[in-house]
Amino acid sequence: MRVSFTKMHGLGNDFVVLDAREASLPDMTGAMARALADRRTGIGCDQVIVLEPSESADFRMRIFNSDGSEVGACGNASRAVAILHGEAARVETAGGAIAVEPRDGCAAVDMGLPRFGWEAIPLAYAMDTGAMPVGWGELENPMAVNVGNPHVVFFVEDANAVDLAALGSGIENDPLFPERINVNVASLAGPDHLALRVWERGAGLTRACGTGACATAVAAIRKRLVTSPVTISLPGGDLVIEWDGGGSGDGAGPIRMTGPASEAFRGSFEWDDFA
Ligand SMILES: N[C@H](CCC[C@H](N)C(=O)O)C(=O)O
Repeated sequence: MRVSFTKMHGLGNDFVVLDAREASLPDMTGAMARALADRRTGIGCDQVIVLEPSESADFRMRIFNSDGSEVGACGNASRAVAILHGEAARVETAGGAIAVEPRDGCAAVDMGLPRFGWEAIPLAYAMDTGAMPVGWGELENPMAVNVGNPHVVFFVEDANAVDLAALGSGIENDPLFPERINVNVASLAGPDHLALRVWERGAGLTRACGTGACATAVAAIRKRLVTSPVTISLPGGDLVIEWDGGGSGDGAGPIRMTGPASEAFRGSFEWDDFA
């Protein structure tokens, strides 16, 4: 079976997008997503995205990391899919419903409400997710936020000085995180402006992480380091995150992310070559 795909990216975080909304496709498996994502023997991407019909929204977006794990949210892909879809839409994801709105060359996404409870992250045991008494090497006392997927956020003096390539996997796979975790390292870059680098669960270091930018902005607002709107500068470029939640309870307001996304090229492959 010959299958078409669209290669897209948001600030260099790249995706292979399969559209199964009109013509159904065989079910995507983790092993197949891993094979498609392989940059040596496959098409190559950080995440494989599958669009499907939905009973509860305009369509459903399934997200597979390059290690094959299926997860609940992907901010950069949400913007890419908004541009591919071409008009505002509500999208069902495993991490909750989101709303996307394309604009010329960029998109705005309502990512829903952040959650802060230790069971919502989830953590393996009770802990104050606002100031976690844990550390890994030079990284310590993080915050944790769930924005449809789980994130831990470390605030440091200089995010670019941290050896995240060496530390990321150990934190991602620590037993404290039963569903693993996305690892964010951020530092102040100016008023209401943070520099951010992300080790992604199931994908490693990426050029950008939309949900990481959301989680980091929310944590920094809670910590009163910045006020909304927050500019997040990732290696691949900038995102603007708005959140008026500020409270101590689960985020009073939805998180709104705005930034670019684009189509790189289109192609096709034989399904059986990767299944
Ligand atoms: N690695 C993430 C999924 C992709 C998130 C990132 N690509 C984004 O733009 O939000 C996870 O396992 O939750």
